[in-house]
Amino acid sequence: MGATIIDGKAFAAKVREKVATHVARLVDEHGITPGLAVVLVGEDPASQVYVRSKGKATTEAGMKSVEHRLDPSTSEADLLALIRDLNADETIHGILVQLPLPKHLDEDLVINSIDPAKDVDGFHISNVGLLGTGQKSMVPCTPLGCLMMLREHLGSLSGLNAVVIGRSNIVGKPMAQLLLGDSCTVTIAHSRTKDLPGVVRGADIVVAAVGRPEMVPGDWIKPGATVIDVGINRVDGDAGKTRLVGDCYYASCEKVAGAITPVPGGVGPMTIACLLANTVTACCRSHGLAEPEGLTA
Ligand SMILES: NC(=O)C1=CN([C@@H]2O[C@H](COP(=O)(O)OP(=O)(O)OC[C@H]3O[C@@H](n4cnc5c(N)ncnc54)[C@H](OP(=O)(O)O)[C@@H]3O)[C@@H](O)[C@H]2O)C=CC1
Ligand SMILES: Nc1nc(=O)c2c([nH]1)NC[C@@H]1CN(c3ccc(C(=O)N[C@@H](CCC(=O)O)C(=O)O)cc3)C=[N+]21
Repeated sequence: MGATIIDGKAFAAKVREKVATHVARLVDEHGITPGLAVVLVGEDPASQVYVRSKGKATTEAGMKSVEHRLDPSTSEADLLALIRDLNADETIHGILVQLPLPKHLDEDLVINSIDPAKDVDGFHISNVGLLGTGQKSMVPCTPLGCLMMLREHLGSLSGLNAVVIGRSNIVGKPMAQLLLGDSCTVTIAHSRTKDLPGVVRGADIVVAAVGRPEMVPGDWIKPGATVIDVGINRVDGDAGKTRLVGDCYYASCEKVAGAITPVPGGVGPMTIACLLANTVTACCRSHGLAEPEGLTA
C-alpha cells in the first residue's frame, strides 16, 4: 500500500481562499487593502518566474502587489534606500527581498533593515529571536507551510520524533523551532551528521531541505513516517527537457512512508500561500485588528 499523498497545491488553494475572504473583509469593513512589495535584484530566470507567480497570487487574493526589479549591479545604498521607502509606505504591509542577493550585497544587513513588522519572510533577527523564544512573530513561509500540512495530516505532533535535514536560516532552523513548539523531539541533521540513514530511520516526521536531488531513498524511511520534501531541484529529463525533483527519492519513499508531499505540488505552493497569509497577518497587526484564524503558527 502506497503513502497518502499530501496535496500541497489543493491545501494551498484553501489557504488562499481563506486569505481572500479576510482581505475582502478588510477592504469592505475598514477600507484597507493589504499590500506586498517584492524586491528582486538581478535577473536569475528561476527567481523571475517565482516573483511573477507571487505577484499573480497576491492580486488574485485581492491584495496590492508591487514589484521592484533592480539591476544586478544595484548598490547597497540604493537597495537600502528602497527598503527605507517601503518601510515608510503605509500602503505596503509586507516586504520580501528575494534571496540569494548578488555577492556584493550584504544579505544580513539588507534583511535586518526591513521593518520587522513588515518582514513577511520572517528572516529579520527580531523575528528569528521571537520565534526562538516562543513569542508572537512573523514565521518563515516555507516552514509555516510544512507545519500546516503536518498538523492537517497528523493532528497532534506531540512527542513525535522529527528529523530536519538541513540547517539553513530560511528553512531548516525555523522548521526545527516550529516542530519543537509543537512538542516534537527534534534532531537537526546536516552535511557533517554521522550516520544520516540511521538518524532518519528513527524519525516519525522527516523534513528534507537539502538541495540535493533525490538524496533520501525509501530505505532510510521508517515505515509509516510522514515525509515533507522541501527540495526543489531542476534536473535533466526526457527529450532534452528539464524536470523538478525533490530531495527525496519519491518512487521508493512513497512505498514506505505513511504520507508524503510531492514535488512539484507540495511545499512550493504552500510557501506562496503562506506569504499571502503573512501579509494579511502583518496588515491586521499594524492596524490593531483581529488576525485571521488558522493562518499563523
Ligand atoms: N519549496 C519551497 O518553497 C522552497 C524550497 N527550497 C529548496 O529547499 C532546498 C534547501 O534550501 P536551503 O535551505 O535554502 O538550502 P541551503 O543550501 O541553504 O542549505 C542546505 C542544507 O543542507 C545540508 N546538506 C548539504 N548536503 C548534505 C548532505 N549530503 N547530507 C546532509 N545534509 C546536507 C547543508 O549542510 P551544511 O550546513 O553542513 O552545509 C545545509 O544545512 C533547496 O532545494 C531549495 O531549492 C528552499 C526554499 C523554499
Ligand atoms: N526571500 C525569499 N523568500 C523565499 O521564500 C524564497 C526566496 N527568497 N528565494 C527562493 C526560494 C524558493 N522559493 C520557492 C517558492 C515556491 C515554489 C513553488 O511554488 N514551486 C512549485 C513549482 C514551480 C515550478 O514549476 O518551477 C511547486 O513546488 O509545485 C518554489 C520555490 C521561495 N524562496
